Amino acid sequence: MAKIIIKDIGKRYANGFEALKGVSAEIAAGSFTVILGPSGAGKSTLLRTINGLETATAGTIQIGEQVVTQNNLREVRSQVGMVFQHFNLVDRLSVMTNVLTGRLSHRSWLGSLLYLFRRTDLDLAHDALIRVGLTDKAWNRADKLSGGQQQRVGIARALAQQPRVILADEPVASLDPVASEEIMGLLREICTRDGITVVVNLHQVELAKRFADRIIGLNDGLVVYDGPASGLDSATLSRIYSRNGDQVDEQLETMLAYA
Ligand SMILES: Nc1ncnc2c1ncn2[C@@H]1O[C@H](COP(=O)(O)OP(=O)(O)OP(=O)(O)O)[C@@H](O)[C@H]1O
Repeated sequence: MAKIIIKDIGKRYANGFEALKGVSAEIAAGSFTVILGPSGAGKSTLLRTINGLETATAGTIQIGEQVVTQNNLREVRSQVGMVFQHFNLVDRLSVMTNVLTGRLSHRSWLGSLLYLFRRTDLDLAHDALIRVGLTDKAWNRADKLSGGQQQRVGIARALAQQPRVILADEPVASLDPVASEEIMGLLREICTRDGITVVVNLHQVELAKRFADRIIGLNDGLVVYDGPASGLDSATLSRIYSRNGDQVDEQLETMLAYA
């Protein structure tokens, strides 16, 4: 369990584009936060900055008591599990081996290079597969599983890492509604039961409302809403999803009609 302190984060990419323009938020330890915002708002950039996959050009990130720097990236990443939209599994490897890769950040560089795992790693991977309900698929090739099952493997890999934080970047964007619901439920259960701080980027307002303790709305690299899911009324959604200032596009009109 760890709090995350995001302080005045700015990110300018090498081509000069400013994706984040001073984002601040304190995320409580053990909470479930959803980041909403239109395409290009900076959601992925923010998530990737939290665990140092992107280097912020301004501001600081603190996870637990530790400020993230170039010097402690390996240690930070060992505490932060990542879950991705396209799962990022090694297709030709078994489910179990994919989950075991979650242990690599805890092994020496030589151990990582040779995929040397200890008995405790195998036990943790097995426990993680029990949590996501996939023990019967442990020795199947990862690419033979359905999308929902592959995302469960992604979550098991994050769990095997014994993280204090899980960051999920659009974890249900490639899944059907039923699998999406299951994956969100699983992430929520992990947050509640294990006290792991969970931050999820989403495009589905309905899922955000149902599962999140707190919503951070990003638009054009700035926080435009920070509050409970119950505060997501149509005025707030318009603010989060407005394009070019206050213009609301057709896609948003449709979304608001169903939110
Ligand atoms: N490596 C990069 N170089 C330059 N610009 C980038 C780079 N990565 C992202 N961007 C730009 O930064 C902005 C924010 O991108 P980001 O992926 O964080 O948005 P997002 O809110 O996650 O969008 P989506 O919902 O479509 O995934 C976009 O305009 C994007 O084109």
